[in-house]
Amino acid sequence: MDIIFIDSFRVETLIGIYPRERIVPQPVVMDLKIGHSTATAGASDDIHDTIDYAEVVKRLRTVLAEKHFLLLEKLAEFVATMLLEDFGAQWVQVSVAKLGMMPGVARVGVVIERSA
Ligand SMILES: Nc1nc2c(c(=O)[nH]1)N=C([C@H](O)[C@@H](O)CO)CN2
Repeated sequence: MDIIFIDSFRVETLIGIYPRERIVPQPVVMDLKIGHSTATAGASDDIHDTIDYAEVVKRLRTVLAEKHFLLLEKLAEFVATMLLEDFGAQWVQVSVAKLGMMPGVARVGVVIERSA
């Protein structure tokens, strides 16, 4: 399957189970793999024939500025569903990570894969 990817996408959102995390936005880093045939766009050279990764980033920045999820699992599920249902992806892999949450640990997070 062809893949459109967005790596190391850093976005601020309210995420977490602890009281401070419920009121102070924090950065999460996403790696997104979006399964979608690129054959049509590869032939036409037309942005309308593919999933515009700039639109994906723009939408996520806007939507996540207004959301509050408790768990990274729920955030990852939300992003996967958006890519499948709103952007027409066939398959997605969504990785979401928090940075520096614990001493000696660079990142914690989840990776999920979902199909249409
Ligand atoms: N599997 C998960 N474990 C934890 C999560 C999470 O989203 N998924 N979240 C937390 C806290 O919110 C975290 O920010 C503290 O480091 C703890 N465990």
